[in-house]
Amino acid sequence: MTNMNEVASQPGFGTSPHASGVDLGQVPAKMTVRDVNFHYGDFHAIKNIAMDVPEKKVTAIIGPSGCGKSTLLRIFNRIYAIYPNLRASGEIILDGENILDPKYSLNRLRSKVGMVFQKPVPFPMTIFENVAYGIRHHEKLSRSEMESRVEQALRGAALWDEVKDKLKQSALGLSGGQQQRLCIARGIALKPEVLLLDEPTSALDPIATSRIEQLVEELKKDFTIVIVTHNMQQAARCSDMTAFMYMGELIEFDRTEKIFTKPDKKQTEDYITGRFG
Ligand SMILES: Nc1ncnc2c1ncn2[C@@H]1O[C@H](COP(=O)(O)OP(=O)(O)OP(=O)(O)O)[C@@H](O)[C@H]1O
Repeated sequence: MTNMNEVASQPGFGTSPHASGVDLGQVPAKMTVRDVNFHYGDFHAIKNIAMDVPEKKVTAIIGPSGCGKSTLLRIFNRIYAIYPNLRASGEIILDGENILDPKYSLNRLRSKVGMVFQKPVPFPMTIFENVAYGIRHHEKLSRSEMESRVEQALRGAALWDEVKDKLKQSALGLSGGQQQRLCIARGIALKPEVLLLDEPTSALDPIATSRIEQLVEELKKDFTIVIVTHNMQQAARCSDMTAFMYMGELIEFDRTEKIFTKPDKKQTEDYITGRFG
């Protein structure tokens, strides 16, 4: 689990202000979100959001149901682009380029920003093929390269030991927790730089949940992670930064330790102390 004191005491972490007013210090921003707005038809779901997502850290997005957490996460890899008439405005700068620019190809975006959904949905194929399928879409690998890539992804998702003897069996025979780790393996197999997790443990029991939380801690060595969660303890345990949203607005964004011990805004305090939401 994240030791928040450790994060807070890292040299430079929290010593100099960033564009969105939050101290990230020497931790560079992987994604810079500027003036992002999003409408579902006439409904203004995301309002003027600005934040810096720090590289190789875990950023949690929390807030009451309907506040826009999932919508914001989906903007980060333009999932809405599959629906007509839905459009985000503003900028999200990833490695110097605006990913909201229609000229930024979705294929390229998906290879850089992976997403894992709330309910694990393995494809109705073998465990091996579940991981290999997406890789084939993006790269041409030899059989042995593919095998080692699939193994690497399954190891990265802490699933290899449980499935290495049944790679040719259907993924539908795995437990819910194993299926979710398979979906994470599928995501990291494409070697994205940012991994988006949308309530990845909400369908899991406490043991499987704890496994995924440990995994998130491991994954941040290689990936920048943004996780939407309903579970405030989970945000406190696994994240370095926390964004609190309310009615489409970003109310407060700061180090997780600060949000949970000494938030600046009363709305944040009311939410984390359970007074509403
Ligand atoms: N496809 C859609 N069409 C119209 N409105 C939508 C659509 N999807 C979401 N909304 C609205 O946008 C707002 C934000 O929804 P979103 O799912 O992002 O919230 P959330 O914070 O993730 O909620 P939850 O915690 O309940 O999953 C809500 O008011 C919701 O009703």
